[in-house]
Amino acid sequence: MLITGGTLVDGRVRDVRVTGETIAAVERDLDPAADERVIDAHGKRLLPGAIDVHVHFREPGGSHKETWRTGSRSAAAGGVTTVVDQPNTDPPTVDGAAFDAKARLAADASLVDYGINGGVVPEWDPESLFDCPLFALGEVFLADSTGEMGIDLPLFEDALDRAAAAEVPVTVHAEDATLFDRDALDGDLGGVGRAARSDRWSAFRTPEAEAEAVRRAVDAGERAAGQVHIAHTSTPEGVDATDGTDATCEVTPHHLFLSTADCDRLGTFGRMNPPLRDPDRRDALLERLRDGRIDVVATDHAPHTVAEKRQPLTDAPSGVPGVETMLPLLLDAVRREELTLERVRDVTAAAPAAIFDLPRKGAIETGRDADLVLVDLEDDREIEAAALHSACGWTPFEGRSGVFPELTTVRGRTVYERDPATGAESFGEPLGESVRPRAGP
Ligand SMILES: NC(=O)N[C@@H](CC(=O)O)C(=O)O
Ligand SMILES: [Zn+2]
Ligand SMILES: [Zn+2]
Repeated sequence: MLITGGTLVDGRVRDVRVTGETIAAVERDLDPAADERVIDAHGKRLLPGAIDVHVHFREPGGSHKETWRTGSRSAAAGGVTTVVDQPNTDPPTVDGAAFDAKARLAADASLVDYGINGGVVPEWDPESLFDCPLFALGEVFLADSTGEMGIDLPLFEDALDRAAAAEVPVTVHAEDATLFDRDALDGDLGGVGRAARSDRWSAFRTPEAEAEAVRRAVDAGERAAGQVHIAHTSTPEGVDATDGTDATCEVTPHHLFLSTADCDRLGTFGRMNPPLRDPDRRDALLERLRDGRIDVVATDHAPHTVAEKRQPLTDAPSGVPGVETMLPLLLDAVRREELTLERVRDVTAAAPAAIFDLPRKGAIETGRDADLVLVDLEDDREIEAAALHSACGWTPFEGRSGVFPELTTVRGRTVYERDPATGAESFGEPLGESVRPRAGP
């Protein structure tokens, strides 16, 4: 395949030749070979595929919410070429047998590259788990979230030591439940679904609970001399607790683009952990994303069905989908001049590849995997759940604008294509067994 005349993130206009799974050349004026498919990318942007290090694709055990097939279609249509699945499935991914079972499901169904994380609970089997090609240990839950996998500090420290010995990074859901404000859930919590008062959830799971847990995780990581990455930091206080340390952190699109100002509209559809924060904290996160204090954007794609969400505030499950709308929302922020395209590339591709040691991914360079996304920055569209591909059927970003891919390739294979004129879409086939974005033991 030859993609001609696309503009790279740094402004260079180049032809990109893909041979097999690999970027074979990035040059001016390459001549098409006789049997080569040529894609005209003039006037469009060619980006490295996004690496989303935090998704919940729900299989095994939750296939009514999402499957590897639907989740990876959603990823491909959103320009995400590698995903990392979290361990709070049913059964949880806490031993070698559960890891292998999930890896088989992914190999059979995923349209995009993937890594699989291992989880930590008192009943885990670290020996068999560390025998598997883990992407990372995590998300390790320092407080309960979906799946009730919250653990105590001694078990966390044991897990950090084992991960450090195995040279596996550890990703952390950092909240301290002892600092939650239980009074916030007393009194009138509104009705079900959109009528629920999810601002009370934000008051319940306090900013201090996050900052304290981040500090604890960073300190424990330093004692263990291990690699710690803080998942879904939702507050500037949480981000700042990683500043000047070896720990890295990620932020989600919902914490960047939504705030407690959206709680009235969203109700339980805006309930997630950690919760939405006030507009000032949201602005402070965007500032930290701009200036480099936040390393990575990852979605925490956590689909639940509309029926599950349509419950009272304390019964509805936590989590929102996001894998398909991350890059479109970030590119729309580029259009609004809130972020630079270079920064978007760095936080979605270059940085996750560097932090999680994926030398074949994260850049458009000769010899790397041909994970490519073609977008027209002039072609922004309204986000509508009906046009998205997750099985959950809704999005907290309904009505926002986004810049969606026209073409997504993973290791040279076209996994998603949309005709910009007609809107007609097509998907590729599952990539199969060989997917292993991080070397195993
Ligand atoms: N973020 C959420 O609110 N929910 C996630 C779990 C998690 O990441 O905490 C889920 O799996 O539903
Ligand atoms: Zn989490
Ligand atoms: Zn998560």
